[in-house]
Amino acid sequence: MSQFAIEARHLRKVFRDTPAVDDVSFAIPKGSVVGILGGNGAGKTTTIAMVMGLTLPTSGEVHVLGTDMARHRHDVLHRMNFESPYVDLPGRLPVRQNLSVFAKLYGMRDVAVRIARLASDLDLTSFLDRPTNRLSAGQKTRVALAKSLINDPEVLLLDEPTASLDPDTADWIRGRLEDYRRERDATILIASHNMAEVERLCDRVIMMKSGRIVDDASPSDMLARYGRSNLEEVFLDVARGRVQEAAQ
Ligand SMILES: Nc1ncnc2c1ncn2[C@@H]1O[C@H](COP(=O)(O)OP(=O)(O)OP(=O)(O)O)[C@@H](O)[C@H]1O
Repeated sequence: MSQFAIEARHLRKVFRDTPAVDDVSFAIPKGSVVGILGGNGAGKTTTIAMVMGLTLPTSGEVHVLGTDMARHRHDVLHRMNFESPYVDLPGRLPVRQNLSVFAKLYGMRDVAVRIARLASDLDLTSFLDRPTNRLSAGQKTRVALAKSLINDPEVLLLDEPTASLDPDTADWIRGRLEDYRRERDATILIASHNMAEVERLCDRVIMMKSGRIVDDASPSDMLARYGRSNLEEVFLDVARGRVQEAAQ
């Protein structure tokens, strides 16, 4: 059995004639937390969508928990989940009902207990019975996170999980993600523009630019190699094409 939770091999996705992801390979060990960084349009969301099986690669393969996502994703989808600000839950349904639909789709038992536990963990209890479209952006983000944890996933894919949260709530959510990782021994892949978030949560950082991986290392190795004190400075080096000089 593979020791890797996620393996991407020579992934490529071309939209019309634009390569959004171009020959991307990585292997993520079980129980680790990995960040994907890159500027707008670097290919982060497309990579995550291919790992989830939502977008089919033009070529290359993704294996999750040893399963080829292009051919057998239904064997493994119940063991994974994702959160993305680009996916809206049906707005007229109350939060509780939305979560209940997903819990049942995943075949969860004790749905009410599961929802109550998540509502308490993610501080949703006061608006569980409100229609989802009457929530603030930050409340919706917390509901989306609850949805992503509804099936207790072994592999969790997060696309900018704290994008619309105030600094205090974002910090608190990062704490919840750390708890989840520890309690579940989960594997988490996070696309983020928040460098402090990535430094805090991730064992490793995959840096993308124009659809390709331009660096792949632990945050501390990256800081040492670029001679920088934080990931934001490393990110700017990469984004502004100072990679070659800085990394030598
Ligand atoms: N459905 C699509 N059809 C056509 N082009 C697309 C589609 N989805 C993404 N792209 C293009 O693919 C490239 C990579 O987009 P992607 O959303 O993966 O980047 P990203 O790194 O997540 O960016 P951001 O930080 O802005 O969210 C971009 O040039 C984008 O315009």
